[in-house]
This record gives sequence, C-alpha cells and structure tokens, in this order.
Amino acid sequence: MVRIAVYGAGGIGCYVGGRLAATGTDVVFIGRQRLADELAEHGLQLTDYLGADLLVRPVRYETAPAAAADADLVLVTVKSAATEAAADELADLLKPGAIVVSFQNGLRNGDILRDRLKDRIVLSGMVPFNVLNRGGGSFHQGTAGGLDIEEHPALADYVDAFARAGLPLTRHADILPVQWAKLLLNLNNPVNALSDLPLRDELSQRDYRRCLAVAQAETLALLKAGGIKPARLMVIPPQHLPAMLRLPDFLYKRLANKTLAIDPLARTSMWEDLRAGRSTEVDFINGEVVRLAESLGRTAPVNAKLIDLIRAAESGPREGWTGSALLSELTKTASGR
Ligand SMILES: NC(=O)C1=CN([C@@H]2O[C@H](COP(=O)(O)OP(=O)(O)OC[C@H]3O[C@@H](n4cnc5c(N)ncnc54)[C@H](OP(=O)(O)O)[C@@H]3O)[C@@H](O)[C@H]2O)C=CC1
Ligand SMILES: CC(C)(CO)C(=O)C(=O)O
Repeated sequence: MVRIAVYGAGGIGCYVGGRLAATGTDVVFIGRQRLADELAEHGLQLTDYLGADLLVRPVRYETAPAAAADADLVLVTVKSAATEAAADELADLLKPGAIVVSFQNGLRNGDILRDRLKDRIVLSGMVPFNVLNRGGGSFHQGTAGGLDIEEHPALADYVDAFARAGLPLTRHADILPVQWAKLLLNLNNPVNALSDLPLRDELSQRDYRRCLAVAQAETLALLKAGGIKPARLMVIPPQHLPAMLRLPDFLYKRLANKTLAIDPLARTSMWEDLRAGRSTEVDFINGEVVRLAESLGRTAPVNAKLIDLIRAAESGPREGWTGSALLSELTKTASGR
C-alpha cells in the first residue's frame, strides 16, 4: 500500500490528507504541536459546502520531519515563505524516487523544491478550492473543485486514491498556465484580506470587485505582452473576468449563482494569515505580477500598491477597508496621481 505524507499540515494539508485518510489511504500528517494536540483531542473533522461531514480518528499527526522518511508521495502544504525551510528539512530524509507535490499557491514553490530535492520527482499542483480552519480539529471546504497537477507517469499509482477521496486529480502536461490562472483568482486575496469580510460578502459588493478587476486587468495585459496564456479554470475565460467583476451587483449575483458556489464561511488564506498575525504570501502572488512587469520593462502599479497595503496591514491592526476607499486608492495609483 502506498504511504502519503502531508508536510505542513494546516488548512489545506489537513483537509486533503484527511479526505485521503477517510477513504482508506495511509496518511501521516507532519506539522505543528498545537494541531497535533487539537487532533489528538477532537480527531479530524471534515465538512464541505455540499453538507459532507466526516470524522477521521485516530489521526497520525507528527511534528518531526523524520515521519516523512518512508513516504512514497509527499504533499507539501506549507505557506510559500516556508517552502525553502521545508525542502531543506526533507532533503536528506526522503527516499530516492519519492514523489513530492507542491499543493501551494503562487508559481515558484515547485522550483524551490526541485532545486533542493535532487533524485526525487517534484511536481507542481494547484488547489482550486477554499478551506477554512474552524478550530477544534475542524476543516471546511467552502468552494467546489478537485485537484490539478503536473502530469507524470508515476502518478498512476495514486489516481484511484484521490478519486476515492472525492478529490480527483486533473493532470496537465503544462501546469504553468493553470498556476497563472489560479494566480489571477488569488489577486482577490489581498482585497479580501483588506476588506476583513467573508469571501461571499466581499464579492457581493461591486467596489471590491472593481478593485480585483483593476488588479486582474493589469495582470492580463502583462501576460499578453509576455506571451503567456492563462488556462481556463471556470466557465468564464480569464480574459473576461474583469468585465464580469465590473457588472452591477444584481447582474453579477445572477451570473455568480450559476457559476460559482461560495458558502458563507469561506475566507481567503491571506485573511487567515493577517488574522493570525503571520506574514502573508503577497510576494508570491502580487509579487509575481510585479516581477513579470519588470522582466518586460514595464510596471504593475496596482499590484505593487496591494503589496504595500498588505505589508502595512501585516505590521499592525487596522479597520477593514471599505470597497470605495480601496478602489480610490488603487485607481489613484493606476492613473499615477
Ligand atoms: N487555505 C486555503 O483555502 C487555500 C490555500 N491554498 C494554498 O495552500 C498552501 C497552504 O495554505 P494553508 O493550508 O492555508 O496554510 P496553513 O498555514 O493553514 O498551513 C501550513 C501549516 O504548515 C506549518 N508549517 C510551516 N512550516 C513547517 C515546517 N517546516 N514543518 C512542519 N510544518 C510547517 C504551519 O505552521 P506555522 O503557521 O506555525 O508556521 C501551518 O500549520 C498555501 O500556499 C496557500 O496559499 C490554496 C488554496 C486554498
Ligand atoms: C481558494 C482561494 C482562491 C480563495 O480562498 C485561495 O486560493 C486562497 O484562499 O488562498
């Protein structure tokens, strides 16, 4: 039987690993003592937007990296800033030929792992859905989706386990367009974190959506200039996202109800980071847009401004931004005022 290790088992790791464990796969979770204690006390409870409710108990949750030593497949689910350290911890431990998958946001985590984990198969993956850590060992999937992953023949041994877990793997010959498409959606992370609202409430307000639209429009123009075509992850093609976001509320809601089920609990991972007083992944999301712009001899003022605002929020509490105040800040920036 294959053994799977989840390295950095927080929101995504506990949820994905938990769904696998709930359907009979051998999973070891590796992460922090506070979660080890929570799961020892309560077990791992997994709920989703469709009403699923699973309890996994007992859970093998370890805090020492060595617990990954005999894994055939390692799912890396630390936040992006922790990837280098995780890779260094795993480098001398993992079996040669072990498969390591980055199920993280951003574009660079796979490369960071690949550089440090020679003789292993390193693949990039993408998690399209939202997971909320509700505390007490309870994790909630708030939006729809399976898992996307870079194609490799060695994945054949795992496809059934993920399908059984209700998280089927969609395999891609080229994952970069998928990662860029996800990054376009993650441009909402700073807007959501600054709004201090649940995702659904935030997206139901046109001014916040217009903030996201200006960040996406800036990014789409740069992708076009750079010859990068983001994949289509939703019914709406990526190029049409800003226009959809700018629709008046009643039209947007009508369209969103048909295409995008978000439950009222969902928040972004960046909101969770700000709330917990951690540094965020803004440099791995909006920072990629700024770097793309620089590589093309251009600028990305809206994304650069969002980075500045998140940095300020990381260094101290502040009331949530209203949509109109944030929009005026971003449009002032975009027009160079
Ligand atoms: N949450 C979501 O809804 C989604 C998240 N993602 C992406 O998935 C990735 C994971 O996010 P998420 O699960 O929310 O993050 P979490 O912070 O919830 O989980 C990561 C966990 O890893 C722990 N950790 C960090 N470094 C190590 C290490 N060296 N060894 C062991 N444990 C470690 C962290 O502890 P500590 O905090 O103490 O460092 C934390 O508990 C991110 O890239 C995120 O953007 C993608 C889609 C949706
Ligand atoms: C699923 C999504 C887009 C929003 O929750 C996300 O990736 C995140 O929170 O980081």
